[in-house]
Amino acid sequence: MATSLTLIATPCTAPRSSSSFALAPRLPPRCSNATAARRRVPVRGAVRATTLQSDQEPAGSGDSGATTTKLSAWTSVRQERWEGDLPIEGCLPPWLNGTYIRNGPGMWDVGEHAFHHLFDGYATLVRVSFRGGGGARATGAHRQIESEAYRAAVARGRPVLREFSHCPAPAKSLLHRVGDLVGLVTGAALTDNPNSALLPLGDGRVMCLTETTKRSVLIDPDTLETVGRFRYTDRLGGMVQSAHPIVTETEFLTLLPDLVRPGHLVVRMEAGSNERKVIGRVDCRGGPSPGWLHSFAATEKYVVVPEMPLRYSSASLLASELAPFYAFDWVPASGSYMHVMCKSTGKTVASVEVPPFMAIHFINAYEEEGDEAAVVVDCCEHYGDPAIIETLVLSRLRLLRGKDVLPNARVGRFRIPLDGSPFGELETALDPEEHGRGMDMCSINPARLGRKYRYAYACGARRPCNFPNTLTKIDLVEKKAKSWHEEGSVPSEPFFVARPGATDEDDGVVISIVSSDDGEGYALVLDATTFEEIARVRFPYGLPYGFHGCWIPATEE
Ligand SMILES: CC1=C(/C=C/C(C)=C/C=C/C(C)=C/C=C/C=C(C)/C=C/C=O)C(C)(C)CCC1
Ligand SMILES: [Fe+2]
Repeated sequence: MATSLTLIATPCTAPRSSSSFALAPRLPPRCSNATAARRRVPVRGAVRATTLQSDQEPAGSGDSGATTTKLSAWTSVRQERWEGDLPIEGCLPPWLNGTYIRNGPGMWDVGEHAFHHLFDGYATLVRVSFRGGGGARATGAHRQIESEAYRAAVARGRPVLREFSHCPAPAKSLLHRVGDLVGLVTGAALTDNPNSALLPLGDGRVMCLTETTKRSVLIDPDTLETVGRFRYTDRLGGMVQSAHPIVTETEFLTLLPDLVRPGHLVVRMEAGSNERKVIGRVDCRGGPSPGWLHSFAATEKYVVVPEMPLRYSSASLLASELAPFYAFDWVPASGSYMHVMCKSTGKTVASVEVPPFMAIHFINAYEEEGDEAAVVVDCCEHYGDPAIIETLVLSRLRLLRGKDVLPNARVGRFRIPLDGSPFGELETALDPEEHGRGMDMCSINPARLGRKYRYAYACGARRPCNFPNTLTKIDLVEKKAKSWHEEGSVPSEPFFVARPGATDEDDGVVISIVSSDDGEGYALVLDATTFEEIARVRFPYGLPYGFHGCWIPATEE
């Protein structure tokens, strides 16, 4: 295990967090970068959006049972943009030089309209740039992504396009109704709000996307400005895509669900190119449409295509009406399957039935060789129950704090045999009590992508809670977890950043943006080995919850 002594530094100011594996206190090192005193940073270049709730006390009740909370996680960001210096508490590792950016749904209110579901919010980027070592410094920023959906909503004072849980009212005139129909059939009526992933492509461009194929955007990682549209030069159609393409320095792999002839196209785009090429196609085994595919997994040789019983509702998409699960139907009788496609030949080498599952985020996959060759696939698995979707309704997040209503989740481990057997296995990778019977929003060391690995980082639960409220480091070999928790705080996805030159899998830091109970917000830096806090950098005010992050290393000066 890694023992990077330069990295393991206890905070220069007393940590208010706790760790289930707390080590004996160590003396804080002399740290020239600690800026213990919090200072307000002036708002620069702020453009106030029409109806934000910045000064309102948001609805909700704290863990303590109080009727109000200042928690910013579930309220709209207070202005369109901000940037400035961030005070550092603790010690940044000297090697931490680069930019962490996080994407997520930060604006749920426009005009008189308040969105219903977490996934609806207009995309907000948050940036923290670190310069570690002696002259350590941190700067930060947040900014709205200028998608068509966002610009139209701000201009009209209401959402105009279909979002996850919102369908615009049908047009009144016959002529406009025909227009609506065309929009539905072509997909033009769907949102392009890119609040899901944030992908540094191998060629330096940074892409943000959602699950509609309508439009993905490119952003400037320094200013967070929306600099343009990512235009594919191929003619692959389709309305939806995975929100989590798998991106390496050389390629971009993704899946395009086919809602007409249920199946998936597995496609690849080389770094520097805008043209996706089809590797192969997988037909669905259940019906009537493909299972929802937010993310997927890949090994070095194979792409794994999941097919779960929460399926796209073509009727909902075409009629602009909500299905039982918004854009999806829960069809347990249709079965659950996993398909494995060879990346080099495009041939499906395994297609197995598996126990019922419900997974939004896949963690990693790898190949097991030998007599019992198989593909092992890990995911955040919700015990085959789609209830997590309803858990993420904003009113539940705001009003049920401290109530134990977060559905159970586990690390689900699939074993897909490559010998032609018709069935695959699904097991629980470690005792879910280790992470509080809740887990999602995961990351790994990217150097282990598609390979055998040991550690996963995720949000876990300290119950009672209505949403994951811990950061957890899961050791899949020892089957143990360490956790970080702060009473009343909501941390976002723990993102692993490796120390340059590291060889141990957990030699690095984990970054998360935390909204605390008192309305404040900060980027938290944990030592990935010990899972102890080493620094936090404070934003001038708390930020809304966000989903996924990325890391862009600083270029040599
Ligand atoms: C799928 C279609 C649409 C949009 C889908 C969107 C925007 C999906 C977004 C999914 C996200 C952000 C998932 C995040 C999951 C977080 C979890 C599980 C956290 C768990 C914590 O415990 C429409 C555009 C609505 C229509 C076409 C189809
Ligand atoms: Fe996601």
